[in-house]
Amino acid sequence: METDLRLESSLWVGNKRYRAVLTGWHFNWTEVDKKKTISVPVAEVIGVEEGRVEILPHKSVEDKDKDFTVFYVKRSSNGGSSGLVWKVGRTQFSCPSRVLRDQWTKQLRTAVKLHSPLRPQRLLVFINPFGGKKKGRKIFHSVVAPLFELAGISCHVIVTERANQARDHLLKKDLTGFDGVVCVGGDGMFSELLHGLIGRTQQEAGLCENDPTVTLQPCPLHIGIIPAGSTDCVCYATVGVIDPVTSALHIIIGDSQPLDVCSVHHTSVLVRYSVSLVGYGFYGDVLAESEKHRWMGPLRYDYSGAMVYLSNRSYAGIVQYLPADPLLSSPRDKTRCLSGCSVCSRSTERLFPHSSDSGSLYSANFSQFNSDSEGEWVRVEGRFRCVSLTCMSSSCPRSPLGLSPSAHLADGTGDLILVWDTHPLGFLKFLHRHTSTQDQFDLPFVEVHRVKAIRFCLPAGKEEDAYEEIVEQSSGTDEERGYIETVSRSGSQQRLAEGHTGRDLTNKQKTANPFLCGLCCSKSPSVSVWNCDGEILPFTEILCRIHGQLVRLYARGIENSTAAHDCSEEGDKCERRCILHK
Ligand SMILES: CCCCCCCCCCCCC/C=C/[C@@H](O)[C@H](COP(=O)(O)O)NC(=O)CCCCC
Ligand SMILES: Nc1ncnc2c1ncn2[C@@H]1O[C@H](COP(=O)(O)OP(=O)(O)O)[C@@H](O)[C@H]1O
Ligand SMILES: [Ca+2]
Repeated sequence: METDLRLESSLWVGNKRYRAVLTGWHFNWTEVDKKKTISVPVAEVIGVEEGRVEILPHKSVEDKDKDFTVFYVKRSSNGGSSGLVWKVGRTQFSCPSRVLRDQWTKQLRTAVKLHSPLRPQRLLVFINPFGGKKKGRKIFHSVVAPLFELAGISCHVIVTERANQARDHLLKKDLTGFDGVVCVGGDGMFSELLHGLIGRTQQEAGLCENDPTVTLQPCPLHIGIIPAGSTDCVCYATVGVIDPVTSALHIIIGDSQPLDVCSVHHTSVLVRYSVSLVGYGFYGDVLAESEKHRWMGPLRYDYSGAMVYLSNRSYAGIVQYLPADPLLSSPRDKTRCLSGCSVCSRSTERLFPHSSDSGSLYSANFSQFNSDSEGEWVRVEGRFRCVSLTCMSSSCPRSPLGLSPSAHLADGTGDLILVWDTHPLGFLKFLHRHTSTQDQFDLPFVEVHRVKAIRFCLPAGKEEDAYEEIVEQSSGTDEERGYIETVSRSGSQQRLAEGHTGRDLTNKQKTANPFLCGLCCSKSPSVSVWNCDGEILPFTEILCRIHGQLVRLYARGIENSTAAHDCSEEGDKCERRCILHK
């Protein structure tokens, strides 16, 4: 197969003659009499077009019948982010004859198909026009759509008109013919796609999402994220940069990154899924406070972070956790989950032992949460500044190494971070370390555990306090108080079965609820709220379970400058063993 695709000839680029070689895996061209070779992995070719083609500022084709243009991924400096920015490289070649030109374009296109089988042809795209700085529509139409067109990808685009429209569409509408789903927005939009796709997949498989012991079916459609939100944590932690072009190129070439997902349950009913943060205390309070300042855009989190820090709160709670196998990895082993991560690769074999390749992952059915083999739960009780669970590092521009720098994207575990009550300066030190490379776990009041599941509940007596706080301090209408009463006392299961989760609370209801009202209460509240990937949960007592590699993104993990570099100049002689030459 490799030899079938081989093609070698002289080609001209401008007025210079090159020796061009297609080996199947790589397309190289070397200036004759010079050693300078440019080498592009075929899997990173974006498109091959007849003629002399430009795409910026608009697509234009000068149809010289002996010419062709190759567009490919070009890495550039990362501007301070943890990953590499991808740009579009373009080279226009001239052939001695039209026959040779047609041979080159045909062979290159065949090689591309063969070496990147997951490239999408048809995508369903949801744009949140109100996410982040409200630039989603512009980003998609001016930056992403021209690249998709170049790559021959057709899109059905839906600009959302309400929250949860994308989720509902994925749950109910016909998805035949789509290879993947893309969101243009932030973590909240990603979360809609996550819920829609996971829910749809389980419905079709006849599985009950409410049961935390059930092994859920991995989703067959890939998710792409074009970052246009406030935190953009899922994009940052899986790509390493917040850059719409980089993300669009990962989608185009059909990259595939599995991702762990945490299911959050209350009284045996599924409340939500999370990938980045299930956080009680500080992060819950910041979110509740930030809801009142949405008009500030992404800055609302910085403002609210400062306000909540100044309010100096801690909360009583009981945390139970199910430790993961300490022999596999540790949250303090100082490693980072990068593109091609060996811990995640080994986890694929462990999580899906019957699949010989990733193509058959989806037929695997393996229980990681079996009561006989789950191990011993550990219980701790006390006052916490925050309790956080994350399935991945949760790095983001605010915190370039993230909540848990050594967490893995796809190892089937999450990291539980317990920050015990401490003096304000100690907690500030902890928070500040998130913004640098200093170890935030190397503090006497911080613990981190790699886990498969956790439970959280309030100490005896506190549940009643919480309920009293809701009813007494609510400034909402009778109807809103009724809602809170129903959810807090006994109606949770029924409410959830009807599809009511935290997301369905209006802002008015959130502010009416002192659980959620952040700083507006005269008395410091004795309970906080859970922040679940940017959504407030209407329950305090929860059980979380990590589902290994439940979804796949169009991404490949973080390529950092030491693991990968743009070595197109160095051909196969790269001594740094970068990802291009593995
Ligand atoms: C006072 C200095 C504080 C510095 C602390 C920095 C720590 C930052 C860690 C951020 C972890 C982010 C985890 C991701 C959460 C998102 O899902 C969620 C929703 O995002 P979006 O949909 O884009 O609005 N974002 C947050 O909950 C923001 C947390 C910010 C906390 C300061
Ligand atoms: N058209 C819309 N109107 C109002 N809310 C929307 C709309 N589309 C999506 N949403 C909701 O907006 C929330 C925030 O969106 P997101 O794209 O994550 O932006 P940000 O990162 O700024 O929070 C999401 O939870 C999503 O459900
Ligand atoms: Ca993980």
